[in-house]
Amino acid sequence: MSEDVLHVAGLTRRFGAVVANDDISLRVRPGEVVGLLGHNGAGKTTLVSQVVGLLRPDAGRITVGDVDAVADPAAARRHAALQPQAQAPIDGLTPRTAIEIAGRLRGLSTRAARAAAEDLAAELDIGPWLDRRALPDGRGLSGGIRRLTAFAMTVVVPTPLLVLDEPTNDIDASRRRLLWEAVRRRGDQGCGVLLVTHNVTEAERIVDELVVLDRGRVVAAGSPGRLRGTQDTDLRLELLLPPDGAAPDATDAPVTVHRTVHVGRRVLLTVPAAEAATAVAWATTLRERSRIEGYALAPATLEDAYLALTAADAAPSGQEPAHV
Ligand SMILES: Nc1ncnc2c1ncn2[C@@H]1O[C@H](COP(=O)(O)OP(=O)(O)OP(=O)(O)O)[C@@H](O)[C@H]1O
Repeated sequence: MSEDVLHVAGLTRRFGAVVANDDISLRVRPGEVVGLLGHNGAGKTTLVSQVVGLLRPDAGRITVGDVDAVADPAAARRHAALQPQAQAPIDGLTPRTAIEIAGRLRGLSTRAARAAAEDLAAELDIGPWLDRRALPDGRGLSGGIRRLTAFAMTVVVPTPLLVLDEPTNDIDASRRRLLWEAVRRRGDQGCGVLLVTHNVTEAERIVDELVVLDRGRVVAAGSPGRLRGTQDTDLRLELLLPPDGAAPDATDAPVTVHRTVHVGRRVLLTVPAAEAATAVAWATTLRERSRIEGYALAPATLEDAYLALTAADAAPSGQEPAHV
């Protein structure tokens, strides 16, 4: 009996010359939320499509519970639920009907499906939209409510493995918080969760483990604390360069710089909190000399480490601290 709810080993998938997944290995244990991070095109959806049997690997093994998911994808799917990245096709239905149908298809009685829809609507705060019909062309229900409905349809019956591909897309900040809590709760109830997301900052609070993909390969894996690779007392000094301005040389900085990441016009320096005053004085001088347009000092986050790992094609992401 495997203790993993999902075990992926040496997974490789090509599309012509593109190696979308290159020898990927990862595991998800019961009760664990594993975040899968990576830039656009890193190979995340290719990976989850193979886990749920929508795509066949060129090489490697996928085990869901005790089932060989490559040899028997239908059996593996009975242990797993997937919320795909694409919006669920619910035009013509209300969220209540869509969730109840999903429950009935997964074996719930009419009464149990009805109760589950009510419970999930309360958990995700979508009660006011529960009986509003989704219309074609995105009318009737917003993208966020559609996305939350799709999540509810996915979790309406607990499964050992839950695979969520960008579940927070389109969702406003307050309901996003409810969704993150709902994902964490599924883990705490014993479900193994594989969570694809771009939202490093928010995901950090609820995941147990992270796997970072870059160009099809695993470039880092471990707990958020381990991947952050910094002390809790470290700070991020963010410098905003003028257009076409050159980055100040961090080796000339009067502070200890643990890590430097360039993201567009932003330079992110990880510095010890004990040197905060020196860091601010240096940044103020740089601004007075017009070497930078502004700066911000904030606690170091996982996003800094993530950007460092995937810096070559990094783009600004997450919440931007206010510049002073
Ligand atoms: N059906 C396909 N045919 C050809 N190439 C594909 C196909 N699906 C994916 N790819 C390519 O494989 C690579 C990985 O794509 P994938 O969709 O898995 O990335 P992703 O990390 O999920 O990206 P995103 O965050 O944008 O959803 C990309 O280069 C993509 O263009």
